[in-house]
Amino acid sequence: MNTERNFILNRLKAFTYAAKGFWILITSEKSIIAQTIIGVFMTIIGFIMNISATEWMFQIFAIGLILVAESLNTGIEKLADFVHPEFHKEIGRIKDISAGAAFFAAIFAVIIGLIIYIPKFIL
Ligand SMILES: Nc1ncnc2c1ncn2[C@@H]1O[C@H](COP(=O)(O)OP(=O)(O)OP(=O)(O)O)[C@@H](O)[C@H]1O
Repeated sequence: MNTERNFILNRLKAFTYAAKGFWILITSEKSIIAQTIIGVFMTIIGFIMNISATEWMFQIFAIGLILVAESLNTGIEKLADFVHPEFHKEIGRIKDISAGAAFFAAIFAVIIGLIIYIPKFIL
């Protein structure tokens, strides 16, 4: 019973730490704020263009994918700066790879966006 209670308490604590991280990201990280603004903009476009339920699912998924990748990239950048604040070739490579993950997400989000909106503007 006690271990069960500890398990629930630990999960609750982990949830509050994660919520704290979420708050830090959306209030102080410029890249996340910028991506959030783009996400809100695309949501407004979605309403204007009256996209279908399936298109909404893909669009929300794409926005989420970008925000998740960008958040993890930010975390890795912070960790790299903390463990090695000075310039180092390997730190540069690690940061580039981490940014590459966000770039991957962006490529697929753009593809999803083109599939949704090109037919609406051309047809
Ligand atoms: N300590 C370092 N050593 C070597 N190269 C670095 C270092 N810090 C940054 N770089 C290079 O500069 C690039 C940008 O790094 P930075 O940490 O400024 O990322 P950013 O995406 O511009 O971050 P921000 O979110 O702060 O705008 C890295 O991808 C890397 O190529």
